[in-house]
Amino acid sequence: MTPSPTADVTSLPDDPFSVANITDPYPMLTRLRENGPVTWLEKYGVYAVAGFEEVYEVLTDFETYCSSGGLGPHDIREDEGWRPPSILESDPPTHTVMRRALTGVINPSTVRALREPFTPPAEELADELVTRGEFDVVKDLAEKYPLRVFPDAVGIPEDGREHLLPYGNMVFNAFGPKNEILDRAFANADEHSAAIMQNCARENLDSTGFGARIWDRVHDGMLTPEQATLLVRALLSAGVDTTVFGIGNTLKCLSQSPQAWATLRDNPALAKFAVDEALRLESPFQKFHRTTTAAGTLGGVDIPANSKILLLTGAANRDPRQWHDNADDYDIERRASGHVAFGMGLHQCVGQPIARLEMELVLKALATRVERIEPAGEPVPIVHNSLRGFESIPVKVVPR
Ligand SMILES: O=C(O)c1ccc(-c2ccccn2)cc1
Repeated sequence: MTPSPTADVTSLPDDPFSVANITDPYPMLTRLRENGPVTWLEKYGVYAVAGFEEVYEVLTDFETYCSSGGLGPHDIREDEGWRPPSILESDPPTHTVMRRALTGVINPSTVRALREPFTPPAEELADELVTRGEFDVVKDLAEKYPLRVFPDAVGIPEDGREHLLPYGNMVFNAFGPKNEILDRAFANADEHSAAIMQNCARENLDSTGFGARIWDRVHDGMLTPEQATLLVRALLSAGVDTTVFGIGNTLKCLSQSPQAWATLRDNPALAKFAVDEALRLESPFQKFHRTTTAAGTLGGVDIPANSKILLLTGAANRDPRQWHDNADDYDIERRASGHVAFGMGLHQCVGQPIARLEMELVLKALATRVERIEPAGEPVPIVHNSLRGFESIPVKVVPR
């Protein structure tokens, strides 16, 4: 049970998991950042951290702020979680061998080989959408492209792929409190979980994919079959929703900034910078928790052991003390690398090179075909406990 706050921490009534604050998070995040390094949230019994410096400190000090308590507000060690803990909910030494196995399979050199198979689907989708002239970035592109390329890269069967997005929705909503949002995500939990776990079995994985490469580590004794199963599950949990939101959020920012699109169109090599600035400004992975392993202080505030820390990465990535010149503006010229949209430290996103490749290819396929892109209606935010993204982003494009 999370201990009550020490005297010197201030409280705010803000609820980061309310529909209003999920729909429009940034005013609340600014209040939390300006309130001080740590804010006690009475409703959830957690210490909210919104400044870049403090979020960075928590992410890089995995001994004081551990992951084995789970990424939600409730300590998963107190009772059976909804599924066996994964690499994400582990600390060294358990974490070490799984991370080593995963980075042996997914790394910049193995991902370079994906550029060739990942390119045609991006170009085909771009051709189709530019011809249409008006489309929904989310439904017609962001949700389609990752599902065209990523499941094949993992090597799962064709059938059952309709469970990937709903399963990812469960995984990421489970990083928030038990609320209506989470209950909706878990409506058909057993069906989605069974389908996903079926695809983690060695016999169902294509011999050329990342899944089979993970199982190779069982044959050489590095991993147990249970660890291999959960690592394939990790790829299927993490590899779709986040890139769907990454693609959607990037195009949302670009569609709202004609100058940025013109700059990218005239120099598609800037795709990486356009992506990093969008991930900074509209971080798909907005918030999650760590658990303190000992009493300590953060930003001068005393925090008891076994406390849940709510990391607001979406707020940290807009901290004016870290991002000068209008941190809330989309500026493709800003060198935004160093943001915490992919996490930082021990658990920094293993899938980062894959996600970056997907977003780069989609942007380049559009930048070489589209003269102008503009909104064709208001983007509709998704109501989600931990991810920032949109149900729909209607746009109009003019071909080059
Ligand atoms: O091991 C798992 O199941 C798992 C691993 C990683 C994630 C994740 C979280 C945030 C951003 C990207 N990936 C989710 C689940």
